Amino acid sequence: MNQDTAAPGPTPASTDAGAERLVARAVTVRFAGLLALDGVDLTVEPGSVHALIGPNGAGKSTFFNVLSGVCPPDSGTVRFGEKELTGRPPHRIAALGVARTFQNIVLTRGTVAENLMLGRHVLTRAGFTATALGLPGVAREQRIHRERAREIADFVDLGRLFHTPVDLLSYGDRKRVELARALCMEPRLLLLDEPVAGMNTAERQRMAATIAEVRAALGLSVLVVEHDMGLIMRIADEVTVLDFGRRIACGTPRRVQRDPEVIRAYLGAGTDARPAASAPTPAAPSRQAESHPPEPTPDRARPPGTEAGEDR
Ligand SMILES: Nc1ncnc2c1ncn2[C@@H]1O[C@H](COP(=O)(O)OP(=O)(O)OP(=O)(O)O)[C@@H](O)[C@H]1O
Repeated sequence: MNQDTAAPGPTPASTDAGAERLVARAVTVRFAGLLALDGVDLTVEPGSVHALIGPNGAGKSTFFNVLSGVCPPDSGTVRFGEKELTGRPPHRIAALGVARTFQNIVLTRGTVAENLMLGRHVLTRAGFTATALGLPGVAREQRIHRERAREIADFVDLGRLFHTPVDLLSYGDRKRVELARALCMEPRLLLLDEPVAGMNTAERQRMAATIAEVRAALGLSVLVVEHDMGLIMRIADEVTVLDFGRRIACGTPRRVQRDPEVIRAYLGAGTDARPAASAPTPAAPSRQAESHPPEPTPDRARPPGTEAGEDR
């Protein structure tokens, strides 16, 4: 779906939406003696969906924390378009057009509308005093933000729940509120940390469709950390694989799925005890990866595309 054929929904926040490339170079993070990220390079092309995968402890969350300003790197650089993100605090990075969702849902009490308005906060011009005094212009600005929040809620199919307290929502809908709140910041790069974790099959499929629609309608770049390889195979243009803090592969989902080093990483160092037949091979790629398998337990014994398990 391109801009012209996009379904009714939020319009891009700026005319250069999608024109910026995220470029991370040689990003290194140490925690005491542990090298959590070891010179990681990653580029997210404008308007693309890029997945970051890897076994437990590979460094995915740490990398997200670097991008969003939660964890400054020990060395390396992160640029978004012309702008240097390295070392900036989270609110500055958000203001530069980078929004993030979290692995565990982080919502405040209150309604969907109230949570989405928090996302608009980064764009609000009226200061604290003007808002507290209800000065002219503040109400108008609030109304515009509220209309936009409503539009975004409709777009991610939360319109009918706009005035519902988030406490009363299903798990899947709360994850969608998180996504909508991030969209309310009018980002040009969206960082999604395990957007379908804990969801059942129907919720996951719905979320996958929403992410695809968001990208198509808004022209956003998306970087997604996710253990659900079915989702990755369906929505990602490119995949970067980390293992023990190092980038071990990068390419199309299909290529990465067949990469011997990726298969080795998921099988673990001591693979002798494990049957190699459980790994996907170039000649016989896993069909499960294409048929949206249940969310796997992310571990080193399960290569991409060989997930098994049950819905929650
Ligand atoms: N604040 C911290 N202090 C010390 N060590 C940390 C800290 N955060 C992460 N680590 C370590 O850094 C390594 C990378 O962790 P990280 O959470 O980034 O991996 P991950 O790929 O996101 O794993 P998972 O898939 O389990 O979420 C791990 O060995 C982890 O224990």
